[in-house]
Amino acid sequence: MFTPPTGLSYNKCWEPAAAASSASYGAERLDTTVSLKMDANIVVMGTESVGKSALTVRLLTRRFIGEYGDIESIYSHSFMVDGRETALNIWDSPYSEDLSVGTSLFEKKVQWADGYVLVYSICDRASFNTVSRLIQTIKSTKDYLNADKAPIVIVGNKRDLHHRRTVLSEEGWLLALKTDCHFYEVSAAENYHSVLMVFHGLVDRMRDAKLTAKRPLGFKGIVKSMSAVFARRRTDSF
Ligand SMILES: Nc1nc2c(ncn2[C@@H]2O[C@H](COP(=O)(O)OP(=O)(O)OP(=O)(O)O)[C@@H](O)[C@H]2O)c(=O)[nH]1
Repeated sequence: MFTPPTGLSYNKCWEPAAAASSASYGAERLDTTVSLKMDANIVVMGTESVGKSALTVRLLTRRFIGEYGDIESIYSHSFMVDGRETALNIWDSPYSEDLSVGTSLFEKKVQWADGYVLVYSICDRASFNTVSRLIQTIKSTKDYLNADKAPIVIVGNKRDLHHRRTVLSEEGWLLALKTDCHFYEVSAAENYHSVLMVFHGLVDRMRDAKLTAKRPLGFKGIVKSMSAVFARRRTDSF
C-alpha cells in the first residue's frame, strides 16, 4: 500500500470513476486506470508557472486545461511501457526556496522519489537557472542521504512560445550532457505525445537504474572486492 510522506495528504484527484469516464475527454481508458500498485515515485519540480501541472495533467488526461490552481497533489497513474504495466505515483509539487537538507520538504521529496522531472520554461531564464541548481542540490542531497542515484529528466516547456524564447535548445542539451540527465523540449499546450515521451524516457532510465543496482558483481567486480579484502587484511596485520 502506498504511503505518502508525512505532512502531505495523498490526494487522489483522478478518482477511478473519473478515469473510467476518461473516454469522454479523449483519454484512453486503459492508459488512465488509477492503480494502487506502486512501481515508482516521480517528483515534478521547477519554479512557478513553468507548466508542472500542465505536463502532469496532460499525461493523465491527454488534455491541456489552461488553468490549474495551486493544489499540491500526488497522482497515481498506470500505463504500458514496452508491453509492461507501470504504476507511477507522480508528485506535482510547488516550488519552495528552501532546498536545505535536514527537515525540509525538499529533502522528503528527494528521499521519496525514484526519478525527477525538472521543468523550466524556454521563455524564462531564471527558471532554467533554477533547474541547474536543483540538479546539483538533488545530487548532493542523495549523496548526503547515502541513497542510490536516481535518474533526472530536464524538460524545457512552452515550446509553442518559441518567438519569446530566452533559453536556447542547445543550452538545455549542454546542461543535460554536463549533468548526465536526459533532455526534452515540449509544449504541454500543443502536444500529448512529447509529454508521454518524457515520462516513458524516465521510466526506462529508472528501470535501468534498478537493474544496475541489482546486477550481481561481474568477474572484474569480484576481483576488485577480493583485492580490497586482502589489502585490508594486510594493513590490519601490520
Ligand atoms: N503557451 C503555453 N502555456 C503553457 C504551457 N504549459 C503551461 N502553460 C501555461 O502556463 C501557466 C502555468 O502553468 P501551470 O501548469 O499552472 O504551471 P506550474 O509550474 O504548475 O505553476 P505553479 O502551480 O504556480 O507552480 C498556465 O497559464 C498554463 O496555461 C505550454 O506548453 N505553452
